[in-house]
Amino acid sequence: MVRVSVVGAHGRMGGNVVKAVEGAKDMELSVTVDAGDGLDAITPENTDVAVDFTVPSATLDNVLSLVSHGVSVVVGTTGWTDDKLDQVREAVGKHPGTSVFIAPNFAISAVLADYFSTIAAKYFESAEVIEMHHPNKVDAPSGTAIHTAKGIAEARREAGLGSIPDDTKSDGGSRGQLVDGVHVHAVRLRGLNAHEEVLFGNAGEQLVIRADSFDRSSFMPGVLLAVRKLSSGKYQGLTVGLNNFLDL
Ligand SMILES: NC(=O)c1ccc[n+]([C@@H]2O[C@H](COP(=O)([O-])OP(=O)(O)OC[C@H]3O[C@@H](n4cnc5c(N)ncnc54)[C@H](O)[C@@H]3O)[C@@H](O)[C@H]2O)c1
Ligand SMILES: O=C(O)C1=N[C@H](C(=O)O)CCC1
Repeated sequence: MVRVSVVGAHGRMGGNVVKAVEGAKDMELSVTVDAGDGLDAITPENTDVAVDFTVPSATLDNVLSLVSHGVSVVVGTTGWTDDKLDQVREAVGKHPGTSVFIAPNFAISAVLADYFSTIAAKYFESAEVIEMHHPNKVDAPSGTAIHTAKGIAEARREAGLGSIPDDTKSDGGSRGQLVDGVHVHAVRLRGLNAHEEVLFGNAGEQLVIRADSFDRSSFMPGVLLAVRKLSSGKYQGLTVGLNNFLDL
């Protein structure tokens, strides 16, 4: 049995992870913590893998603390920058046997949309990302949209494409956030859960790649897959993105 502890267990995602782990035949729920509890109760003696779904401002410290105590971590919380990822790489390097997996999105539809976008990117002159989420989300743009935009930008660079055409001279903020040269727009709307549209354009044509997570159950198979992969001990160090565990 894989022993799993959950950090952020009272949250929307953490609560779903608790239920998913309880429902998995090969896993048992060990420790659950939320804000104010501290992480001391989670140890290598009771936990094979901890799962963190907290807030962007807390997740780095959580991961560094768990790794320093010898606990491997699956992370779904957003807010990761290159600098923060480097800090995690350094920490796991100092604690052999620990591993960390971070994914901006665990839903297969979103992972495939992200992947297909990197394939489409080099064929189009224009690309923009629109993410749409529930209004309780604390960060914008979404971690997924940032990842998608960066993937598009990298594919464009590799293909030798220049910057995306845009003659806008003044926008008052309406053109969204530029992520690596790609405009990203964030919508917050009651009734939505997690949705992303990637728009690609050429003269006279458009391709739209869209992923919809209507319910948080969509993330659970990916979370359990990541827990199983890390508990196998085959993935040392830091791995970013569920695409690494899929045959893409
Ligand atoms: N990777 C994915 O597939 C995916 C899917 C959905 C949400 N998310 C991300 O997961 C994160 C959580 O989303 P949510 O909707 O569950 O948020 P939420 O606000 O419902 O839950 C966050 C929980 O973390 C707790 N928390 C805050 N600080 C903590 C700390 N230091 N230690 C322990 N617990 C702490 C809060 O009390 C709360 O219960 C966000 O960053 C969100 O963007 C990722
Ligand atoms: O509901 C959220 O919050 C989500 N956050 C992730 C992100 O920011 O990309 C994944 C989708 C849901």
